[in-house]
Amino acid sequence: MQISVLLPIKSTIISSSSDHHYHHHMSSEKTLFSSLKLCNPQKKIGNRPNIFECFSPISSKSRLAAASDSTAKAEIDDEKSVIQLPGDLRPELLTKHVALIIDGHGRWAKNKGLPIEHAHYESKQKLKQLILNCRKFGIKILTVYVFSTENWNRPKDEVDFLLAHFEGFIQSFITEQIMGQDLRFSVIGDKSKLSQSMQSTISSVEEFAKCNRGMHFLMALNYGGRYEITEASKKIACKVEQGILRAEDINESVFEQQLLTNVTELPNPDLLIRTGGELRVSNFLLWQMAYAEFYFSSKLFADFEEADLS
Ligand SMILES: CC(C)=CCC/C(C)=C/CC/C(C)=C/COP(=O)(O)OP(=O)(O)O
Repeated sequence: MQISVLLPIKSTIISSSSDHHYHHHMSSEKTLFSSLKLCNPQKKIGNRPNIFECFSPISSKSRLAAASDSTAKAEIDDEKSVIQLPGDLRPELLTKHVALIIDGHGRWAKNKGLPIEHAHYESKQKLKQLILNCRKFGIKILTVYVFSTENWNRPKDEVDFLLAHFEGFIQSFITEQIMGQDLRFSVIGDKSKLSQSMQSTISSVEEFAKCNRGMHFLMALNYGGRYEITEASKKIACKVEQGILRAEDINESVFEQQLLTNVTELPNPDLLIRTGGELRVSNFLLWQMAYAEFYFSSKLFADFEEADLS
C-alpha cells in the first residue's frame, strides 16, 4: 500500500528591525509529492527493552532535569533502537509522558515590537528542538497543546496563520521525523472543524507513522478537556442506549477508553510543563492530569531553553 505525503521546499526570508535580524527558514510547503511505503522498511522495531517498567516516587521534574542535564549525554543507537543513557542516569527514573502548554507568544512579540507571527515562528523552532531532546532522553510520550477550542476567538488572520503553520509543520518536520527517527504521531482534538486539506494531511501522516515504535508525539489541536470528556460521555451513553454496555459496568477504565488519548498506551502525563508564567491548566487533559506534577516556568516559550528544565 502506498500513500502520498507532502514534502516541503524551504525558502529563506531575512527580515530585520532596528535591533533584530531574523533569518527565517520559512517552510513554504510547496507541494512536492512523493510516494512512500506505508510502513517505513528502514526502521527497526526490534526487541527494544522496556526500560520504563518501574515507578519511582522521585519527582518527575527531578527526573526530567536529570535527563536534560548537559552532562547527561543520552545517545540513541538508531541501528538497534536501544537508548543508551550515561552511567549515573537510571532509566526507571525518567519521566514517561510529558504534557506541555506553550504560552507567552503575544507577550514575546510585544516585548520585541514584532507581529505575533514572529513569536509563532520562533516557537515552532523551539518545539522542534524540544521534540528532538525528549526523544534523545527517552521520553515515551510528548503531548503539546498547540491550539485550544477557545483559540478560534483570536483574530482571523492569526488563526489562519496558525493553522497553515501547523499543517506545514506536520508535512515537513513531523514527516521527516516519522521517516527517519521512528516517531509516532497523533492529533487529538475536534478534527471535524479543520479544513479538508488539514484533515487529510493529518490522517495521511498518522497512518504513515502507524507502524513506528519510537516516541509518540501527540499534537492537541482544536483540543479542549471539557470537549473530550463530553464526547466520551456521549459515546458511553450511546453504548448504554444500544444495550452494548450496562450502566453499572461503567468505571474509570471504561471511561478512559473513550478519551482521545486512548491512541497512546500511557495516556496520563506524569509531568505538565507550562511556560509563560500563568498558573493554570486551561482546559488541557483535565481527566489525564489527575496525578501529574506541575512545573510552571515564567519563561515565554519562544525563549525557553533546554537549560530551563534543570
Ligand atoms: C508549528 C507549531 C506546532 C508551532 C507551535 C507553536 C505555536 C505557534 C503555538 C501556538 C500556541 C498559542 C496560541 C499560544 C498562546 O500564546 P499567547 O499568544 O496567548 O501568549 P500571551 O499569553 O503572551 O498573550
